[in-house]
Amino acid sequence: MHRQHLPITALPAWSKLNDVNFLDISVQDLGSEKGYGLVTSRALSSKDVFDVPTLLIVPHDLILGAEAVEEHAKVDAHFKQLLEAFGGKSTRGDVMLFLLMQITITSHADEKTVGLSNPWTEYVKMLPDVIPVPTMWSEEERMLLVGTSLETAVAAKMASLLREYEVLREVTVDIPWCKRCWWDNDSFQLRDWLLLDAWYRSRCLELPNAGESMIPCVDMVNHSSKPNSYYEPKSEGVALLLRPDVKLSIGAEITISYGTSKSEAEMLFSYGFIDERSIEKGLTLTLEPFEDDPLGKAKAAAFAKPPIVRIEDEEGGFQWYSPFLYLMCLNEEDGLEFRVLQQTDGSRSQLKVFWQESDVTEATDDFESLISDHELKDVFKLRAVALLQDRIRQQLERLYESEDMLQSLAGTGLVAPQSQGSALQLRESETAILEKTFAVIDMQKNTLLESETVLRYLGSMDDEERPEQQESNATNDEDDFS
Ligand SMILES: C[S@@+](CC[C@H](N)C(=O)[O-])C[C@H]1O[C@@H](n2cnc3c(N)ncnc32)[C@H](O)[C@@H]1O
Repeated sequence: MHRQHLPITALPAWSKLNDVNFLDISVQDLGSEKGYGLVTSRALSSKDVFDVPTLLIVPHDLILGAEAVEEHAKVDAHFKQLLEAFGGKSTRGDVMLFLLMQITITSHADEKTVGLSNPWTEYVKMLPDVIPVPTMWSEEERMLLVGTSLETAVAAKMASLLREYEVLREVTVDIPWCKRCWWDNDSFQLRDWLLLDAWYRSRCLELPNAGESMIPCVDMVNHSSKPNSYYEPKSEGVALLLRPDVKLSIGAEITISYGTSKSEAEMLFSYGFIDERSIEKGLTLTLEPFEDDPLGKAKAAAFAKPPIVRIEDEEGGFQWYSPFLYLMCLNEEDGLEFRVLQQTDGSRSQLKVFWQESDVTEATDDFESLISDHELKDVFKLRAVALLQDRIRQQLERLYESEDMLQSLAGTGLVAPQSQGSALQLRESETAILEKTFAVIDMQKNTLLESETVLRYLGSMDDEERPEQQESNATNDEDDFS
């Protein structure tokens, strides 16, 4: 969409007009990968003071969240129509529609027949066109993520954004103003939807009592793992405050924390950069039931959460958490059973999960505890550990194998240095995490292989297999002989 733009130097006038109060700080183009940021316009200190300095106050009525969207629909008939056609699914979706309405207004400013202008209509003119999140990367840049935990996550997100865009088109193509402003001249492109998603993902904050919200001006603050400020709702609006015991010289950058528990992949996915000093080392891999598992589909359906394994760096080394892995490695002969129960009204059926004859439908994510008093628990654990080791081996192979492709893309001009830098950092970090976790799992596997239960179980399997093996050996002999 050909939306209008305003330079960031227009922000002070916009703030004055909308009662946003900047106190001893101002917005600046930092001229680096960070984009805009807030900096002090005089030295500030919160050392030995009773009241920490307030840096910014944004009135409540400017905050864009679920409630604001609902209120705006009461006064903007076009937006109401849009919300009725495609809204009501999530705060994210509704806020994105609100932002879409604003860029539509600014793209058709000469007509003045679409939407109702409000402070956000002008504010979005100052927001950047490019956000370095992978959903806005080129295809070649996304190839740099092959083998990382973001490979499937970004592909899934792209597919879901494309689906949203296509459905949005389908449900609005017959609304006259949407048809005229977006679809007749193809001015609303997938790229616009990707940008709105990236704005939301990289700029929304969590506010107590209000939930996910976008706060103009506060969304100009960059991240640091050692932040000097924080935000907090106050009676007069959302305030940005200096942290206690902080001393800043003139021109120092104001920073907040975007979260202390986000992994490098999560930071890159949501914000388009990796904080080098990130303390949270870890990653998430997806799991899929075996194709030949007759219970595979039922397991996936009964497990209410995403089937993943989470690897985290803890004090004693890397640890893994995966409730699905335990469910994944159990079979009917172990005592796992699925039953489809007919509802009393006969209309619907419900999938029920049983373990050792007990209904555990509500506890499918707790199989680690459910197996803990089973005599074969070490055997089940060994299966889980072996499965995980395979999954990690597979991921590492994909990382190693894609190195050549990476080399061929580097320096071709098809990948931006920032995307390349972030992708390389992620690859390096995840390779190290996976290699270390592989070693940890190897030790866990060896310990389990020494367990008496496991030895007895494997011994009994050998006995059962021996006649078959003898038969197959005989067949092989015959084959060789012939
Ligand atoms: C909430 S906005 C902050 C304002 C933003 N810099 C701008 O130009 O509008 C978040 C975005 O700022 C950038 N950013 C924030 N902190 C950063 C950091 N420590 N290093 C690199 N980029 C950062 C990232 O592009 C991120 O998606």
